[in-house]
Amino acid sequence: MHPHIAALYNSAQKPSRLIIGLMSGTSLDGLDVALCKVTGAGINTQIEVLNFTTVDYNNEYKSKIKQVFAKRECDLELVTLLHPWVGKLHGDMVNQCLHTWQVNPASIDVIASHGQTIYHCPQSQHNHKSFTNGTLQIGDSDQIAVTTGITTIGDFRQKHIAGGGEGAPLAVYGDYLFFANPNENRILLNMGGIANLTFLPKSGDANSVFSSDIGPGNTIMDAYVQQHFKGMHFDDGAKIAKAGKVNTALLNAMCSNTFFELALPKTTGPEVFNLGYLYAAQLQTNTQHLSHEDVMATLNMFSARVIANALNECGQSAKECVVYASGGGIHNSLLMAHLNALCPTIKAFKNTDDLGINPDAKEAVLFAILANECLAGEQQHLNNTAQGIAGVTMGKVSFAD
Ligand SMILES: Nc1ncnc2c1ncn2[C@@H]1O[C@H](COP(=O)(O)OP(=O)(O)OP(=O)(O)O)[C@@H](O)[C@H]1O
Ligand SMILES: CC(=O)N[C@H]1[C@@H]2OC[C@@H](O2)[C@@H](O)[C@@H]1O[C@H](C)C(=O)O
Repeated sequence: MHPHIAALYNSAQKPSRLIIGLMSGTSLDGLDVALCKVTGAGINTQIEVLNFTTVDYNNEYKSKIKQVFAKRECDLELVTLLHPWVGKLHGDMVNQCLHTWQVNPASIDVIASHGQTIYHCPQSQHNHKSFTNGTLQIGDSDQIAVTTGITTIGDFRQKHIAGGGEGAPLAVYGDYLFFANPNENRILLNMGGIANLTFLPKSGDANSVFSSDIGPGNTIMDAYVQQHFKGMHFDDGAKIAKAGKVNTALLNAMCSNTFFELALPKTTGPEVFNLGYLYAAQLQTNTQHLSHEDVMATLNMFSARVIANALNECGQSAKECVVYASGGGIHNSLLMAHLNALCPTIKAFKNTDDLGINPDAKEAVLFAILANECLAGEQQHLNNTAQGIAGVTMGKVSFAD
């Protein structure tokens, strides 16, 4: 037997494993690195986040990725070069974290790497009859494995597509195993660049669980700030939006898009929700001359309204839902205040902190759970392709040499 296979076999049989979850999201702010002690598998999974950090990306990373990110046309040579370059960078970042945390790389069972999404393209978004769903993440796991010396499981989304899904949201698999509770109807809400939710009924009925992207979280707000406020990446504490006034005509124009008419579940990305989306709505409503503050106030309310609509849809179909929020959007106090005001059907808003998981680490932890299932999961717990949830084992294995 190859020693790498023997080591994996050994990891899979251990009562608990050390897994590093890596997530690089649509906001391009940094690489989330979560060192997790994962005990058990399936519905008996227990997680302890031993260390977590976000390693900020420098301007070189952001500008290189932005040249290809969510672009229908770009330099294919650059995409080809970025794939190993991002993988090597992520590997270096893991090494740096392990050094800072004084953790021996040999003690880590596997790294679970999401990579960097550069294009997401569900069938509902493209017009090619002969193609189904597609999504592309770069940051080659072979580079991470060779750079760190640690076996790396990556490229999780392709199997979901092969199994009939849209490649997202994958959060549902971890949410169901870790957050479902027989005493409470729960909605796990993540507000990163894009917002998504998982509905977990207290009945525990796997066929009633569903997950969907909702629309923009922070992505258009971030893009607007980056365009008009030099050196700023996002509207910290919603200071800009709080100084402006919502423009109702612009808000209504942004809310009328075919994406919002599609039934849940569905997926999307910055390919749809970008500055072009805002500018088209401004042109349509003759609001091109609004102040930056008014535009930001309107964008903030736009995200709140689309998220609230989806939450209320769940809240109407199940009694007394409690929302557990995560992702950078929880730090946007105006967005959170809007959500509280717009969601009469929701019993309470909490953060995943209340369930023992740092809300900023939640997505990185998710990939650690998926890698744990790939290694030690004994059966599929969810299989409902009609609800976009493919019953598949996700992840590809890369060895260190
Ligand atoms: N203090 C803050 N005030 C306002 N917004 C904030 C604050 N901190 C973070 N954010 C928002 O959160 C974003 C980052 O969120 P997060 O890291 O969850 O996104 P992501 O994982 O990259 O996206 P996705 O989940 O869509 O892939 C920032 O770009 C910013 O818009
Ligand atoms: C293609 C892609 O990278 N999608 C991300 C993105 O960021 C949020 C939302 O859009 C979600 O669908 C997904 O990530 C999370 C981790 C998921 O799959 O659950």
